[in-house]
Amino acid sequence: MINNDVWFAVVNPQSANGCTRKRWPKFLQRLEQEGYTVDFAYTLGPGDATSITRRVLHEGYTRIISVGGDGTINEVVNGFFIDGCLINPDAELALFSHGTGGDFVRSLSISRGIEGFIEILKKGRKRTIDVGEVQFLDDHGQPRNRYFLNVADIGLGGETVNRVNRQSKLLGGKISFLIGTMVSIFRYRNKTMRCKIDDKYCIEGRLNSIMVANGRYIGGGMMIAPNAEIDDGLFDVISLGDFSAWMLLRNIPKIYKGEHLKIPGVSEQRGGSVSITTAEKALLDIDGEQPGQTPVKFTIHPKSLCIWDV
Ligand SMILES: Nc1ncnc2c1ncn2[C@@H]1O[C@H](COP(=O)(O)OP(=O)(O)OP(=O)(O)O)[C@@H](O)[C@H]1O
Repeated sequence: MINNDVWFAVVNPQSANGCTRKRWPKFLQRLEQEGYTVDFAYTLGPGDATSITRRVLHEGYTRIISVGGDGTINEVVNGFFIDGCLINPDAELALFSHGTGGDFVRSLSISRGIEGFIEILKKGRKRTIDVGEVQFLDDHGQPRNRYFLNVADIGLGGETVNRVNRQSKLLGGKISFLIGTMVSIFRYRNKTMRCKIDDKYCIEGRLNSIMVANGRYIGGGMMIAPNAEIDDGLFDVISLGDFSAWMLLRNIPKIYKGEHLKIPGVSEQRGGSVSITTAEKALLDIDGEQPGQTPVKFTIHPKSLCIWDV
């Protein structure tokens, strides 16, 4: 029987360009100095954070820490579910943000660094938040599903993430994403999309992308969905119209500040279920990972995951 006070940390040693591997032993020492008992495992590769989380939840751990960036948070959250259900509805997640981008925690105002994380544990404030689910086709055309906390998108974002994840992030999340975005903007061709929100056709035509947001930020700090709330039971659906590369580039500063919603061609809508189909293949991006393509269907699971917040 595992004591409820024991935490289990799922540590991605490769996150933050490999810095997490060097720093984790010191972080663990600090947590132990503060009186916390923390068991942990390093992930061995993509997908491992999901398997580890599932295994330890089945073993009886109820308090999980994700140590890494947005990709690690996403994999850990997926480990909370099996066959469409939470493994343990009483399980809780604490986020030790140690990646390059760290977009999801921006929506929570969680500060970076071990001292900020210890403060969260000491305060002990918990919050139950919405979880998004997306059904999509993988690269072999097989139907898959995945859960997410932050933002998923179809279009330019998928192509950009595909490119950024193949290059080094040594310059930091924001700059790497900016460079990847620039190259993608010039190579990407807008796609004909149809988007249904809560079973009504809402957006149709040639579009750059559609973002389905629970959190507010993508790409190392772009405030793409400035009005999104992580516990309102709804996605914020932001679409970017048939923009040219130059028009997008001109507006990137506005997107970073969340001031893009009034630009003609940008729309903001809300709903709990979102389906997107495209005339040609369009890539899906979920929390900075690129697992597949259209057609996609998003469903929100209101207030279904307990996280530790500031
Ligand atoms: N041992 C490992 N070796 C290589 N890659 C790994 C390993 N463990 C996990 N990964 C992969 O590392 C990728 C990046 O992780 P993560 O997103 O947490 O860090 P990051 O890219 O530094 O942060 P952010 O996404 O916030 O910019 C994930 O896709 C994950 O699947």
